[in-house]
Amino acid sequence: MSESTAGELAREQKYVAALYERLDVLRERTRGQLDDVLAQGATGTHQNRSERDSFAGMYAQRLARLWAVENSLCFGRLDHADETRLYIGRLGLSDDDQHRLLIDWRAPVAQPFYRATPAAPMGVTRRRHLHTRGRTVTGVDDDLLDLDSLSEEDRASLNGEAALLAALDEKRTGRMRDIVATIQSEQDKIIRSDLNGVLVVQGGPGTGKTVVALHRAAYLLYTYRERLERRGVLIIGPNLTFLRYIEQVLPSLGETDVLLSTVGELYPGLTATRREEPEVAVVKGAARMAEVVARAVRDRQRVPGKPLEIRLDKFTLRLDRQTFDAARSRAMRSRKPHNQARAVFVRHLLNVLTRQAARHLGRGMLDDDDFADLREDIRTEEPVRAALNRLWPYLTPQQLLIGLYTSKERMAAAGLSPREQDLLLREPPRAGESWWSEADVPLLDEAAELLGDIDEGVLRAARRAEEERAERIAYAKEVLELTGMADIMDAERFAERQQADDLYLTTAERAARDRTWAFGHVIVDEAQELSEMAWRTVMRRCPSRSMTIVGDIAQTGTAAGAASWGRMLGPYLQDRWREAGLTVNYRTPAELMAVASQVLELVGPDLKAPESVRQTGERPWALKVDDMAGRLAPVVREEIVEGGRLVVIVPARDAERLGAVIAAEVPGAATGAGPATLDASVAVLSVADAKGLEFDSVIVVEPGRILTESPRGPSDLYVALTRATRRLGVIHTGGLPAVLTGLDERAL
Ligand SMILES: Nc1ncnc2c1ncn2[C@@H]1O[C@H](COP(=O)(O)OP(=O)(O)OP(=O)(O)O)[C@@H](O)[C@H]1O
Repeated sequence: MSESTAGELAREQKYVAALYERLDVLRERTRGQLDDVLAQGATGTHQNRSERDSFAGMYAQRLARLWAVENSLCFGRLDHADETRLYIGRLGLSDDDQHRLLIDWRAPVAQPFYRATPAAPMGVTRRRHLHTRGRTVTGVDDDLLDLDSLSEEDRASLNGEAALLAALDEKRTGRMRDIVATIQSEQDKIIRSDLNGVLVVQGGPGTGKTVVALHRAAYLLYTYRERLERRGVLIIGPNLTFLRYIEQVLPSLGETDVLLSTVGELYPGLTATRREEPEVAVVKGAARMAEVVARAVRDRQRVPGKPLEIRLDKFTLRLDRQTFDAARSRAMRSRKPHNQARAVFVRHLLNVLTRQAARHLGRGMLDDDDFADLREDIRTEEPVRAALNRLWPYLTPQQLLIGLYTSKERMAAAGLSPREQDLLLREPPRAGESWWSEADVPLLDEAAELLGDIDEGVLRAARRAEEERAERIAYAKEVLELTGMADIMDAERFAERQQADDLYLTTAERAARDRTWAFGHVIVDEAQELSEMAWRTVMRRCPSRSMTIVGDIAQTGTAAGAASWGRMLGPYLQDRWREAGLTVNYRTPAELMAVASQVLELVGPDLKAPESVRQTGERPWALKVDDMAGRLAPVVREEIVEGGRLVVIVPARDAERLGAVIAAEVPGAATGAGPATLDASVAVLSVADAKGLEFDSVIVVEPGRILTESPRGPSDLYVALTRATRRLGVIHTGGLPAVLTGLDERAL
């Protein structure tokens, strides 16, 4: 290290140490404020109490943010032509006199850190990247933007992409890391794009779509904090392993109140974990299923073609076709959802039945009160109740779909073809069985919209809750009188306070429990995989249509997924969406991308692979074996990366068999989707489960089978070949597909 570099490091160390000191002071101060608020205890008016809660929440969140930024608190410095200097970091810090010590990376003045170039320096002469380990500064890299003002020494140390390349070269840990220190200009434009409207980010593998989407969430929460904290931000990812892979990025940026979810988790209270055949998912994912569900609901409102007799003890009541039709059309005219419209239908029939009963009882003219009493008597007669329930049953979305899938007759009435009926037909659920698949969730959501919330379960629960509330109020009254506090707080408020748990829920937690929650912003990752029906569900969660949609049409694996953004989004947005592209591949080295690009041509001749930012000198290899089950494990053991991670990507149909072989013979191997896979040094995954993830080294098994085993085979193989940050090999028994014949054949 030269003397001047050592001097620079020492100066930066002094500055960074002062920042950490300030951070410690703020942590201590905030901790003190939180303790003070909590120590006030549960006294005072309701208003005092709710103020106290909101202060406590605010201090707790601030404290969490102050703790989250410990690692690389400060990572950059901007020197300006007017000789001012700004340090850039994970959050903003000022001293007690309000002098700015550190600028939050999301603040407008920090933007040149990501955007300035020698051609457009934005008033910046030098951009410095600071590398730290713990609280120690270990190095600096400078980009000198004002080339005229450079000293000879500066010119010699010009080192544009050092920080980025160092970040990309690091071994993978199984968890995605934030990239605040090295965001690139085309990514920054997307991150800081306006909150309003729908932004589609199309980009090839490894271009940073996921990581950019996450930084955008952090940026939006910082810039529009008030609006988004109330309504929340929802991030939708393709599967639970992927969500686990990305879940640490936002907390490391100091943002914790974001809901991460798969489409399968969007229906509260249900876990959709059953895997099903792709053909079934295709039927369930098609837009026309919205009409099928609507017809299934109407089918449950069908009235009999012939009169119905209801025998009571003393006489028999009779409902004829005309009455049914009149009741039904009134219910339809109310335009209410099924469960609410039921009340209209039932009221009409009950009025008719009550008039008949009055005649039977010889009570011609009844006043309103008597009529109401008699109607109530009729309503509670068991045969009447049973008849009304048959005619227009209360239905939950689950009941509707179970009723549909278990009856070919109902499916036919709802408009499904015989082939579709065969695909969808199921036995009713058995206790403890996980019956629902991810593709069912949008259908349940659709049904929930059409049925409305009121069903018997909800009513029962509501009645129970009301009774409990009345009991709590009675108890609270007693307590208040005993303690002499009755005059400062009323019993209802006191009772509510007993239930204060809900007050401590974050926005994300509240939103997760509420199917009808409207989010302030929704981010959809791997968006190409969503079916038409899934989009209906997602759009319902975001009536304001403030969304970021990221994906790659070339990587679509599910047959129900998107072939074009316009076709998928058109029904909701027409052409009111803007598109941004990402063009540089930060993950896959050029040697590997050269192979993947050949496969991309099979996906679509006009598609263009992203440009790799680096080369490693390691060429991908191919190995032919006679006996896959016998040879695979030794090859895998040889490829294990010291301290790094390896994935073996297998055809979906062989996943279980080959997974078992590797799990038995390779120490530390984990098979199948799940969090364990992320932590293992060797993972065995199908393409669908590896989507969105990355590994130091990748072995693709039987690429020929991957290519042919699904209609989206070329996309699947393209995804598999682009998961590696360093090494790639393929292992096969038969011949290699023509597109891979350029690989270096390795000998055993
Ligand atoms: N500016 C950057 N600085 C450092 N690393 C970056 C940068 N941009 C992207 N990366 C890294 O590149 C890798 C790929 O990013 P990411 O997973 O977001 O890409 P993607 O476009 O979502 O890929 P895919 O479509 O294959 O899922 C990640 O390791 C990410 O951290």
